[in-house]
Amino acid sequence: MSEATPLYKRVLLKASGEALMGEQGFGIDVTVADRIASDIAEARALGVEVGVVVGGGNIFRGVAVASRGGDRVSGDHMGMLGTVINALALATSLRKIGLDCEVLSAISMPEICQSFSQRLALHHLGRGKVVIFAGGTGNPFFTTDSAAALRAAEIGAEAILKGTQVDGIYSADPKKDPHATRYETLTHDEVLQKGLAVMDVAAVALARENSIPIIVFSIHEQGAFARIVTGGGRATIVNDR
Ligand SMILES: Nc1ncnc2c1ncn2[C@@H]1O[C@H](COP(=O)(O)OP(=O)(O)OP(=O)(O)O)[C@@H](O)[C@H]1O
Ligand SMILES: O=c1ccn([C@@H]2O[C@H](COP(=O)(O)O)[C@@H](O)[C@H]2O)c(=O)[nH]1
Repeated sequence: MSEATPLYKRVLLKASGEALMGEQGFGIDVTVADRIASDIAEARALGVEVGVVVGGGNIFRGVAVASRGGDRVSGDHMGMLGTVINALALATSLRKIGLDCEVLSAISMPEICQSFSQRLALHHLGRGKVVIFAGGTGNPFFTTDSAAALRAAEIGAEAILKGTQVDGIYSADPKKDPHATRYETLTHDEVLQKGLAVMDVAAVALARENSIPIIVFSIHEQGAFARIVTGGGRATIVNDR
């Protein structure tokens, strides 16, 4: 575990849903959820307050329905419900290692978890709980990247840490283009102007409007989250300053 001083008091981790499936091809590999939980625990041990948005790519994406002629809105509802499943899995992994956490959902389901409100989120974060934001933004036609930017702005997070399948932002999708080159730093405008599709446009624009840096790193690298909150690690930093 890093002994360094954290750069941030409060951050928003966007955890890849797709990463949660591990080698399985679908669903949740508990060992991956446990590993992400232990990475979050490292950051908490440094005193950093952590909000988390989990994606749903391991379960369902609404565009998959729309691309087969189905109803996009129903598809997006299914996708958002998938993010709730992932949030509950991550909460289970966090509690297993003794971390206090709450799941707050954008879609009310009081028998399962609390409903999101900014006030409740701030209350839990201020008491040292990890807050997992489930259900995306609660609206179709959005993604969990947009939910991450939205919740980051609402909780006053000093940075969005996007833990994804790749170790930064490249000149093109590195999974498709072996010649793609990695950036160390970019501005929000550069990400948008160059059409770098690691995060959707709405999310990057919202982060830009609220002056929130975005740090893209590989969620597969154990301990990377704590390294990044202390200013180290391999990542691309998107910041306008
Ligand atoms: N310019 C780029 N630089 C880096 N990655 C890129 C770029 N363009 C496209 N990508 C792809 O974007 C992916 C991240 O997108 P996305 O947010 O959909 O995935 P995710 O983090 O697995 O999220 P989830 O499963 O939670 O939806 C990367 O894994 C990468 O393959
Ligand atoms: O605000 C939101 C967030 C998500 N969705 C739907 O959920 C899936 C999964 O989210 P990812 O960001 O792709 O991991 C997404 O494809 C949408 O279908 C949503 O509708 N609104």
